[in-house]
Amino acid sequence: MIETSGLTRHFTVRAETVEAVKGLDLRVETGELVALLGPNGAGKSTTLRMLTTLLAPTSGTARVAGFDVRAQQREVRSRIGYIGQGNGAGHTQRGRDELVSQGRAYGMSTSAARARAGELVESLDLTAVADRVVSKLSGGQRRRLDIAMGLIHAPALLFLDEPSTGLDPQNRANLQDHIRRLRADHGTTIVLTTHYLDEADSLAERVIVIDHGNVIADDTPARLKAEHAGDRITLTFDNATQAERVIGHHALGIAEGAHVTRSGPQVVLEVPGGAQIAPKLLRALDDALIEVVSVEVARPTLDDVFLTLTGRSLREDVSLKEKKA
Ligand SMILES: Nc1ncnc2c1ncn2[C@@H]1O[C@H](COP(=O)(O)OP(=O)(O)OP(=O)(O)O)[C@@H](O)[C@H]1O
Repeated sequence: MIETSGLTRHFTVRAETVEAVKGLDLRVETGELVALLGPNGAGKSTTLRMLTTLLAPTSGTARVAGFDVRAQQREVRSRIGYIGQGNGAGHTQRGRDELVSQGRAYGMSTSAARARAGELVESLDLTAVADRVVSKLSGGQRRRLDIAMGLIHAPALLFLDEPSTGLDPQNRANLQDHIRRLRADHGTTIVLTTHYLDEADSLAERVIVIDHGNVIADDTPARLKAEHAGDRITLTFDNATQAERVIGHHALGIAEGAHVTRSGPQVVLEVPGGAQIAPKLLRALDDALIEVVSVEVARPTLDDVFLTLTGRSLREDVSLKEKKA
């Protein structure tokens, strides 16, 4: 459905070159639900804008739905839906009329556009609000209307740029359900960008991690976590001296191959199979008469994966962005 080779986009800002996307080689198969995950400025939107023909690549090639994004823009556009970061829907028309106008813009007859709008209004839970003026809709309703606009011509491939940014948790969960259903009911191929780690984890079956314009990992969330981040066992002791003593103790040998660090009175072991190792570890420490105040086992998150790969936390980058916004 998507195939890129060496896809690259530079921008020139005050005589300086910004390499927004650097030589992207990507394949997305029909029916996949893929998330592009990365911090602010990683190149996610630029990638989407090239794949949707809104921005010309500086070099490299991309074929989308079988057509070249540079030479066959019209063919690509008629086969895809794109929902950008801004609000696509206008403000003065009623939601249903917006949908019909959009369908007409894609060359549909008025009756076909009306029928399709009716289906989408129902499947995206907009029945109660479709006849209100768009400017009166809530953020979540408007986002769902945006999605309906992107789907009016029944595209086989849908691009969503940060679909849930700015929504409250309940609306976000609701939207995610709609996205899942789209895939399940219509087999729509979906490519979305997000900087919400939990969203990428729970929604996408494949996560492509992008940083500084490069793909740094590409796999299922489960495999990314298994490969790049272990479980984390945090042992808390009475004081830092005690914790320091434990670091060199042979009792930790139970957690073979663990990456061990200390922070104050805590010792953190990063190791696969943490839930199974933790009870054995506690027994070994008990046998050595070392008292543990508390223990916690945490499964890795995609943030741990990002941290392992880049040395930075995606969460920090995102909270910075949210603070600025
Ligand atoms: N029109 C433009 N002119 C100049 N620089 C740009 C332009 N668009 C994007 N960039 C730069 O390209 C880089 C990648 O930006 P892009 O918007 O693709 O990142 P992103 O991963 O989508 O980030 P965000 O999560 O903030 O949307 C950034 O350094 C950005 O400043």
